[in-house]
Amino acid sequence: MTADYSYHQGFGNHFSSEALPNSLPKGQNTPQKCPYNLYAEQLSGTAFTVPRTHNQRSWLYRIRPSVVHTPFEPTDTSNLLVSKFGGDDVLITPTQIRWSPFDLPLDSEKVDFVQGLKSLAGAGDPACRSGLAVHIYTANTDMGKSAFYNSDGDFLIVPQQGVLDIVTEFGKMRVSPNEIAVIQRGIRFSVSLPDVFGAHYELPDLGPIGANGLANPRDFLTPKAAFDQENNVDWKIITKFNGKMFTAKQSHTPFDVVAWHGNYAPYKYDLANFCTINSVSFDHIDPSIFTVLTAKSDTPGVAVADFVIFPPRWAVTEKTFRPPYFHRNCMSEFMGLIHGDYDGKTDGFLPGGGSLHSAMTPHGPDAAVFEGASQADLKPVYVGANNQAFMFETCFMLSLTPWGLKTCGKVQPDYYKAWQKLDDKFTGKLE
Ligand SMILES: O=C(O)Cc1cc(O)ccc1O
Ligand SMILES: [Fe+2]
Repeated sequence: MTADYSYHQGFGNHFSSEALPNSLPKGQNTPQKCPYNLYAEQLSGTAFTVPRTHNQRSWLYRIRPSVVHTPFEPTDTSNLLVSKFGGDDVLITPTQIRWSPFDLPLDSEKVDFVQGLKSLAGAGDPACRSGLAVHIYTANTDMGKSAFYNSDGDFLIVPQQGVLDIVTEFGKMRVSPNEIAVIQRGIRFSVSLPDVFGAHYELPDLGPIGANGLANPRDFLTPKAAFDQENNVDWKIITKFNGKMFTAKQSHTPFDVVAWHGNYAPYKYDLANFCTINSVSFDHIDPSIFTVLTAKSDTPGVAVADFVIFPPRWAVTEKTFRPPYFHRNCMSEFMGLIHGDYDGKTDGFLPGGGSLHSAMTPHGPDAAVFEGASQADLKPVYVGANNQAFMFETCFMLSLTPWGLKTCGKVQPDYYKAWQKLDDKFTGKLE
């Protein structure tokens, strides 16, 4: 595979990508013989018959079809990766939860991206194609001759520390903190160091905002075709399938796609390109204005997962309490901090940590933020040039894994104290 990274630009486009001249068949998908004697293989991201506007599939032209491997065997892994959230093995609490930064592996133990995946929370079941899961990854070594694909759903990866070099069947991507990557269901990839079930991420509608703004389509980057040729080399193909890990073996690289075309392909996006929109008069606008990507449910306007950021921006509203308001949301909110601060909290919410405010659970600014912002001189201020918090907002009620609530050891027992100093300031009187 070539050493450099090159990308196609655009969101949801039908790209054509060739690593060798004329390797993509002309005018048809399944010629009797493909150029260079490649094999044609279709990867479907949606059912064949979904409406054209939602249909996603790509055609891959590869040195061998991906079916050339030994039978899948269950993989003996830790039980820290969870995908079914209906049973007694997960924990349920409405309490506000905040996690201190998760531990990185020790230098003495080598942990790759797949070995380092641990589930924190989720809902539903990939078998029924409905739900989502939040996983934390921590890794300090590359995946070597192993490739992973998620049979259960799409991964939206948010690196917080360290660069990810991701080789995929479609080509390679380099993803740094403050960038995100989406690797859809079924696509094989390998991460060097450096899930939603049942839906794919798309750009949100813009409504009255108009034709431009928020994440602009041309800033999404999909790798250009690149391939390796390797025979008689042992490779492992690992998949998370219906919540369990399986491994198959093959004696050649899975990254042998010489050309591809279609609209089902991984991509990355630099959050610094987000065109932020907000009130320039008064009041705190709902955080849906900061939606980068949405994975829609079947109910219009309701997301399986909205991926939302809190980017650097000017705050200019007048006569307004500017930080996030107190609220109880019918949706669940999982948040993290990539770097900097978050304007809703003075301390305790740290890069590499997280928080969960479940459906209908009250939350909002901590007492110190409330005091400060209630007294603040409302000049225009720049909200943290270095700030980048993010949130997955979901209509599902999330359960927690035992690792997420207990064994990770990062849950802050005192989080509730953030609000205890919000005392009675009532200036009226009960007559
Ligand atoms: O709870 C949070 O911090 C996220 C959030 C931010 C905001 O500006 C408004 C609502 C909301 O849930
Ligand atoms: Fe919230």
